[in-house]
Amino acid sequence: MPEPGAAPRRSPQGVPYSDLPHIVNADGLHLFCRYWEPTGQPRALVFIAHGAGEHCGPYDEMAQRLKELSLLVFAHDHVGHGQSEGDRMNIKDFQIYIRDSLQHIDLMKSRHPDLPVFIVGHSMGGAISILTACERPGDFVGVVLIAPLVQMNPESATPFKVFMAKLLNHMLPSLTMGSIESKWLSRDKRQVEAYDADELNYHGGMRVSFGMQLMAAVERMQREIPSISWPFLLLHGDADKLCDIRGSRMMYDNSPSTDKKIKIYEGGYHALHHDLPEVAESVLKELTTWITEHIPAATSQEAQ
Ligand SMILES: O=C(c1ccc2nc(C3CCCCC3)oc2c1)N1CC(N2CCN(c3ncccn3)CC2)C1
Repeated sequence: MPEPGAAPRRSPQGVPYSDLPHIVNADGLHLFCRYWEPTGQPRALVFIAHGAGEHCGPYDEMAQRLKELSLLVFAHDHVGHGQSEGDRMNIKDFQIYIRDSLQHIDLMKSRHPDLPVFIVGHSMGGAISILTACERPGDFVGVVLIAPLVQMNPESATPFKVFMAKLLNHMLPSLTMGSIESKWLSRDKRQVEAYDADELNYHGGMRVSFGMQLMAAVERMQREIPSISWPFLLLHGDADKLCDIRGSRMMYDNSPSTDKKIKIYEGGYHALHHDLPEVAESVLKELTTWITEHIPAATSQEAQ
């Protein structure tokens, strides 16, 4: 409870957290939450992990589609993103994203102890999803990954550039690296304009220290992939200029999971779920169908 007479904690946009759905993470930071609750008995829980520089608001259409299938969807803005507290798009340890995700997932599981749990993640949110599922391999009935950050693009992250990034991280960790132009992230101009106009997105350059955390997460995933046995669906565009599709192919080829699917979108850019309308619709159909097919039969009978 806040100290008597203390000023209310407010979001970066100045809204008191007492007026916003939120959780307080282990470091005492307030994380803005969104919930999409079906009218009847939910059949499953779905946690959505957004990517770097964005927030969970743009996943509303996806969440609505899942809610219409009687799934209870929930998400939060990661530390330093959107309406949550924390230094903008910066983190001292990537594990914080995973710890906070598990905190929110555990909270929702405590409220719905009999429901199966899925995770959906995009880009860095895909890396969060993978490492969260690796920490609790028996807890999730499925993981959906949309253009996940799994490995660095060898053309852009050359050994020399990685060496320089590690050197700079010791000397000038707050130095910003170049950021990719949003027009290369989606072929739909309206989506790009909405992304650029969204003031809850972070539009600054990526700090070297943050890039190092992403690289550390990539290295951790390389070690984890040979032990991944949980079910997953991979969706990736082969024209992705940010998160190389070779990472998804490598995960698909090298994980021992016996229930895995990869769908490649020819010409698809990074933000597949915000790409051309026919691609975005296909992504929504693919993931809603895959999730529905992976809900254990016993649960759906309970819901009847
Ligand atoms: O999670 C990410 C993201 C951002 C920048 C990244 N840089 C790397 C490299 C850096 C060097 C080391 C290796 C990793 O990985 C990144 C991931 N993103 C990009 C965000 N998406 C959100 C949705 N987007 C969107 N939405 C609508 C219209 C246009 N774009 C595209 C950008 C999420």
